[in-house]
Amino acid sequence: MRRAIPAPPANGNRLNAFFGVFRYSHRALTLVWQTSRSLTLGLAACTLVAGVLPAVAAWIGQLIVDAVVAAMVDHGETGRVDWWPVLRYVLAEAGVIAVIALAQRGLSAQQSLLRALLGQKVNVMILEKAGTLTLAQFEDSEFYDKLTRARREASIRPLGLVNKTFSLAQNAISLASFGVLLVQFSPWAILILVIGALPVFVSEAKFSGDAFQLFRWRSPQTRMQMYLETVLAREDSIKEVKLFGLEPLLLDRYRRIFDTLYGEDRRLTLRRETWGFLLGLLGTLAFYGAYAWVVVETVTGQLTLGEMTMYLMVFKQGQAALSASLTSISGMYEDNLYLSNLYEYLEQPVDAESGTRTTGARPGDGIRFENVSFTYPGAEKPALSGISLHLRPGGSLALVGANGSGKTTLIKLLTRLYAPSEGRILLDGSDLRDWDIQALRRRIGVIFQDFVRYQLKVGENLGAGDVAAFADEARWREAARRGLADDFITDMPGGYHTQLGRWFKGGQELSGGQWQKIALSRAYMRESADILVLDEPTAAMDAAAEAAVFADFREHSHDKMTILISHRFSTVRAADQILVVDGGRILERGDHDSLMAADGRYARLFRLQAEGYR
Ligand SMILES: Nc1ncnc2c1ncn2[C@@H]1O[C@H](COP(=O)(O)OP(=O)(O)OP(=O)(O)O)[C@@H](O)[C@H]1O
Repeated sequence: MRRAIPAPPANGNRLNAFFGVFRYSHRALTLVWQTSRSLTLGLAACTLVAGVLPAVAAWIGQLIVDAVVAAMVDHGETGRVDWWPVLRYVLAEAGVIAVIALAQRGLSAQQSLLRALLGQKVNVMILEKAGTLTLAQFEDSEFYDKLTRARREASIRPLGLVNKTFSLAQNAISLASFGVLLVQFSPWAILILVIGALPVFVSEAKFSGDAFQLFRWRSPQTRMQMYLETVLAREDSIKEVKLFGLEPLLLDRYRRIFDTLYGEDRRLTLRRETWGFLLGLLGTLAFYGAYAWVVVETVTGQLTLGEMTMYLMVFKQGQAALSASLTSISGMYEDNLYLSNLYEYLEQPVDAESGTRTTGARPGDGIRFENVSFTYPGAEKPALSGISLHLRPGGSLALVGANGSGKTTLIKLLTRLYAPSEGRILLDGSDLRDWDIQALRRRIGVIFQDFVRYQLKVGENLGAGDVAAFADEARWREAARRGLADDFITDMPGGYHTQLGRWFKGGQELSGGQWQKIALSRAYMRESADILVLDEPTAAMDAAAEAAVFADFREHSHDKMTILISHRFSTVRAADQILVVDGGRILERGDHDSLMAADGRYARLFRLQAEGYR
């Protein structure tokens, strides 16, 4: 789909907008400085040397030609040649050129080292920021676009910006030193060169802005491309893609997105290069105008041959330096636009997430939901409405209800992945908002339906449940025994050190039920937790394993609060409190016996399942 590029801001605003984007330059420089002071200083030194020496070389060039002419005249008159006055200049120029080469090598070596360091630093900044964001932010597609853009481009842009700043400085130094030489010829010559180069610069800046706009709009399409790449080339989706024969369809969609993007790129590139060529001709014209002028002055005897050589070299190099400076500036403009995106992402406000409480106002009160409602960002209907409940230490709560009735959402609110839209949730008498988020999460052990299958060692998959014991083998074994994972883990070739998943060499894949046992064991790792939440913990397990899991669960959870979500009524019936959730509201509540006696939805569903097993 083709979108028009919006009109640039009107007149004065356009200039402001242009210079406004340079506001990130100093931040990029600070970033580079913080990354490595010695490399930044080294870059600056080499830049200075590489900037000044070309003018020195041009000046020596003049001395050589004039010395040669003088020596020729001398030779004609006396028949003798004194070599040293000529050759010393040749020697000096060779020396200067060698130093320029050294400075340029130094520049490129230091740039490549800085690129590596800076790329790492910016990526870490992006990932660290990701750690402070809320789940709601990740689910917001606009925000996700920002993250994608930041990750794709921004890690190379800060160095690009700094390199261009240094190259600009280098060229500016060269230009200033050429200027010193040129001004003796005529200040007008400088003006002619500058005016010749300006149009190219303006057009470059305009097209850089357009390119950035394109890049920004494309984020959703680029994201879809990345997603399709993942679906088409990852082991966890390829099975289904193959069986349903989805490859041609998805690949075709992938191609079509590329074609649209390519069409836009092509148009922009063609316009950019055509204008660049036409306006560049002006610069060439200016150069040859100045060239002719110098030639005329030399023929009429105003300039020596040496001076002519020098001025021509200065014109040529000056023009190259000028157009390189202008390219740097428009490149800097482009890098700044990209960096603005990085900083937009890094400065994304983080919810004042954490309170400070590490204990509640009424220890031992347990969990209370007081008239809690919640609507997902951007959703029209609330996922939960008017939920009130109380769960004391040692108590067990089960949630039952149809798909999409809001059970998992309730857990997300309890674990503070989201905050209620209305009402409040209390733990030990204090609002969850007032709790220190780490202290709160230490108290909760949870497995979600869509738990993560880490492509790490088996043991680490368990250790993930308690970072303090991430590598504690004794604790792994204990948790695995409770989660019924110990048997199959010890049978694996590397035991607890076996690599899981297929991403890495020698990785073992597990069955659905085995993975679920790993996830359950992971929840058991969290020894400090007194709130245990299991969302469909045994859906993939065989009947014997399920029975064993719940026997253990009941035995170990006397002093804990447990919340269980299950569609299997046989596992739910033992809970002290059962909530039947329907459309985000509590439809029925009570223990198994009272709900059966009430003969409502629960009783009906229970009988339905019992019949199914008969
Ligand atoms: N991240 C989300 N953003 C927007 N809406 C969501 C999100 N997650 C869930 N929902 C919606 O909220 C409602 C409740 O979903 P929830 O996951 O809590 O249901 P559930 O009772 O756990 O269902 P299931 O038994 O299928 O696991 C559903 O209508 C769902 O579409």
